[in-house]
Amino acid sequence: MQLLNLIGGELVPPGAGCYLPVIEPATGQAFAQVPDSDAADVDAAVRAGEAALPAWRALPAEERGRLLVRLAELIERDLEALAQAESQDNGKPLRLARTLDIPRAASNFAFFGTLAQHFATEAHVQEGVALNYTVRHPLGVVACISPWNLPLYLLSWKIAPALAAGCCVVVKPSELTPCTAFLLSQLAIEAGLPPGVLNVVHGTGPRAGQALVEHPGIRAISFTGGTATGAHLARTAAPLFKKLSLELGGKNPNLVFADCDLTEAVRTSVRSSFANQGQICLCGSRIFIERPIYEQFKTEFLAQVAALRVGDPLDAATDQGALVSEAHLHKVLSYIELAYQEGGRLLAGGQREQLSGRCAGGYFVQPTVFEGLAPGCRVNQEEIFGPVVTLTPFDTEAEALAWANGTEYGLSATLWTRDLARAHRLAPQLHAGVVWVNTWLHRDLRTPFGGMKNSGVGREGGLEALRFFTEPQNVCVKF
Ligand SMILES: NC(=O)C1=CN([C@@H]2O[C@H](COP(=O)(O)OP(=O)(O)OC[C@H]3O[C@@H](n4cnc5c(N)ncnc54)[C@H](O)[C@@H]3O)[C@@H](O)[C@H]2O)C=CC1
Ligand SMILES: O=C(O)/C=C/C=C(\O)C(=O)O
Repeated sequence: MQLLNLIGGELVPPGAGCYLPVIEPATGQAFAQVPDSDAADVDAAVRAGEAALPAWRALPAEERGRLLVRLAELIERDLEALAQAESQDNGKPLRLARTLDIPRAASNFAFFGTLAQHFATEAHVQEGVALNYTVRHPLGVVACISPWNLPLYLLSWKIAPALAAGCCVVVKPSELTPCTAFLLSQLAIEAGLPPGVLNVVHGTGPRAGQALVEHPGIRAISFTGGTATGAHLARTAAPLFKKLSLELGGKNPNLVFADCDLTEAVRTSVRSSFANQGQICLCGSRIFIERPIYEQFKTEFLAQVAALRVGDPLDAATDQGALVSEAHLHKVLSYIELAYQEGGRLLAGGQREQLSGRCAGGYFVQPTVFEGLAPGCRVNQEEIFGPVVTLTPFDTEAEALAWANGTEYGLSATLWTRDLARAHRLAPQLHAGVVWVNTWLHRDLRTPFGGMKNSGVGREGGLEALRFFTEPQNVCVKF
């Protein structure tokens, strides 16, 4: 299968005719080819966006919204094909793609398709003197750059608000997981999106991505990915005065107090540790447990981890599929090695999982749990982005808080306690853009989403996203 770019409403090959192999992580085998687009392809996409912009931004929000809702309906119609493509591309369990990734992609379009109609502007009255009112103009042609862990989920999380706000988009999906973006390109044509409103340019970060960020026609960049890449984009975009939204890495703490509902805390902590093979920026990779329940939590947690089935993503019984790439597999294995060197005691997993048959060459790692690691060690400080978590007992609230906050990241945190006064006391003290109390990955698309410190800049979600993709202009009328 040879994928194509979407430029100006047409599915087109890359101008220079170069392609990269797409590898199925569960097998290690190439199954498709993705365009290795270059600056000329990017330029064509930006120009198509510029040509489409005047009509698109002039369209009433209700009509733009109707097209986005139509796209959501087509995603729901094609849920099975999209889920299969996502699973094959990424290595995630097909069950997860069916129940999380693709439904959320549909929700993203439906949500922003309707939200744009409720996007109001502000007025400031200076009594007897003047009326100021704010107009929010779409920024223009914007770039969305998305990662491989939740490919269509995060790509749609960016392009839906951009389109709803009246911007035209050039999106560069991850070169590791391009298939659902290609299927979405076909659906965008079928939905009747005007040519050039949404453009999809496939390729690598250093080639297509860098050209997109540097392109003078791009007014804003919305990026999700690694912190190092985010820092590089910021260095590139700052002197070009481009607006930037960065959703980056995390090293999220999970604070389990002795008064919690232990059954629920254990069940959800297993999910927050290993969902999507630990490849969600919100995964709770550091679990701090109040000492009186440490042994009980550990026993119940390890029993549930032992029951997780690592296997073929297509198998309905599989809980954990393959990591996204061979390079990522080796990164994760290197952190397991480091955990031993830093004095960690292995409690579960710790090895590459060797499957047989179709998946003999796949990139599988066992769900892995360590204890005995210092909060300041590298394994507890650096983003592993894989199925590796640490357990650490704590004695006081202050100690737990200091450890939770003691990394360069600040994306999310989870508190497990029945004491709501404690939860309200701790939540504002946590350096995390998202705090969950007695739950995890509970999402309301209206809420601000993003990280503090090195986890990002700006917020996605709800009205925050519409504000990002628009430029406020104040008009002052003297009475
Ligand atoms: N916050 C998150 O959700 C994610 C975090 N990560 C973290 O980042 C680490 C590295 O993973 P990578 O695959 O290398 O992620 P990455 O951050 O390099 O890739 C994300 C996207 O950025 C693009 N990109 C890369 N370099 C670029 C450039 N110079 N200009 C424009 N676009 C560029 C990529 O092609 C991809 O579409 C992972 O091990 C993980 O720790 C990775 C993916 C998602
Ligand atoms: O639910 C969301 O909006 C986002 C979830 C996860 C990420 O952003 C990520 O893993 O990068």
